[in-house]
Amino acid sequence: MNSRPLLAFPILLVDDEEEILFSTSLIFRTAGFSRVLTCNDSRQVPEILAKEEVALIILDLYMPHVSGYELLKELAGTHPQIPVIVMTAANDIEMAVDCIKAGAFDYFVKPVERSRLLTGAHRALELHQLRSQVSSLSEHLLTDRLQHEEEFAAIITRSPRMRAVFHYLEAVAVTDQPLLINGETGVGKELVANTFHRLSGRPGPFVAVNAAGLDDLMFSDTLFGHTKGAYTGADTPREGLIAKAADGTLFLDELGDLQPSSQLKLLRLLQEQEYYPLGSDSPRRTNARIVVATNRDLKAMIGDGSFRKDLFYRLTTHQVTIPPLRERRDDLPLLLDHFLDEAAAAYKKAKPTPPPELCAYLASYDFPGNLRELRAMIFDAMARHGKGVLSMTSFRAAIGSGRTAAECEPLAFLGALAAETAPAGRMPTLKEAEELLVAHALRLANGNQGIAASYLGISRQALNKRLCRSPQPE
Ligand SMILES: Nc1ncnc2c1ncn2[C@@H]1O[C@H](COP(=O)(O)OP(=O)(O)OP(=O)(O)O)[C@@H](O)[C@H]1O
Repeated sequence: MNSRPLLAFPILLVDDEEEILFSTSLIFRTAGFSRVLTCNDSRQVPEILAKEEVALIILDLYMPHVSGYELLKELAGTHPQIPVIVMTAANDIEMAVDCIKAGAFDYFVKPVERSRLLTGAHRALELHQLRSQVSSLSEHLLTDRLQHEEEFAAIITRSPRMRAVFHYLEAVAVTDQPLLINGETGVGKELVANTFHRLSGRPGPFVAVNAAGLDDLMFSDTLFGHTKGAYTGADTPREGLIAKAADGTLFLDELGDLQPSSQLKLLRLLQEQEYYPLGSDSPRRTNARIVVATNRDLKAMIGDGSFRKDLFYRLTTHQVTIPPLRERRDDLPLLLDHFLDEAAAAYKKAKPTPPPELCAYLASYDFPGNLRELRAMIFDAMARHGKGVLSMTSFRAAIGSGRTAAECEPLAFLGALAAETAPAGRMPTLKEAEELLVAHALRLANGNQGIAASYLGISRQALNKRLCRSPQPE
């Protein structure tokens, strides 16, 4: 059974005999390769390659006009990245050696056994994928230029860490391997998955499914579909989402919530590209690319036995981690502007000017709900907005209630002062405590006095006077 993924780019069969083209094409199609091109005139090959990005060529040797050997030598110069498998009726060792020297990936004598042909093709395709990744990664490393900058337009960022993620996504998008996207809730995993799908150039759709709360039956039914009468209530047959994602991408969110039995089904799908609709004994094949996402620590889940180790390793060939918003606070001004645009359009209001202290105020907060939380805050503020400058009120209300107990708890930082004063047999003075409270508020506000004043419940001028009066402790 084959455990390797299939490729989105087509295979090209070149042979002057129509019958061979038909039977070879059938072998590939029934093995799940949805895109197989055929050509019975070797002179047309350069034209086909100019129009289509081909992943593999199966080439007959003895053809009229341009022989397979001549074409092979030409391709080694013009398209060195495409592996070529020579398939010929002549069992001629010398010719086989010449072909390999000229750049052929393999040499088969007709008739070729189905499994040998498929194994050879899969090996050649892996080589093609590796070559693409290596050339893509080395270009990225050397230039920092993205080939498809426009595909990333929806992901607003200027973070170097996000930029590194973009480079990686571009480099691995051409392969058929699954992708695992790690990241806290609301960091933009689905947005990244969608971008990745577009980068892959797959002609099929992007189909998203959330695994949270799906028991094994619902998971199988949603993904694999069912036959008529598969269970009580299954009155008509239904296609699963994996069938809808043909030639495209299936995005499975909240992977960490999958039940053990569903994990096993996903593993089989990844290994064999096969699945069984509920109630059916015959397997179906899929060529959908699988992208999964999780906000859970899968390694810890393997440790406590709730996640399969073999599935984890199958999924981690390609993986990225999207950093939380608190680790890329420099993105806040861009995101504020972007979400204000979105909210203004959604509420059909003019885009307001944000108050000058808003960005610094947002930067003082950790955003456990990440970009989704920020977006919701901005939408809420816009819903309440009338005219003029956007009000700080709804941000203060949302962030005030979202701060962690440790941030708000005055005793936590007064502890250090108590440790100094208690051994001396006295309690801290009001002035000492006040100075510490002011310093703590300033730290939380990243030094912004307007924000620190709002934490302390005094005006900016009052805080400023206090700061001018007394030097602040470290
Ligand atoms: N860099 C970004 N630029 C613009 N919008 C973003 C960005 N990242 C996320 N968003 C927006 O934030 C919201 C949350 O993003 P998304 O649903 O992709 O997060 P997620 O990580 O998949 O969340 P969950 O873990 O809950 O599934 C969406 O509205 C998305 O469009």
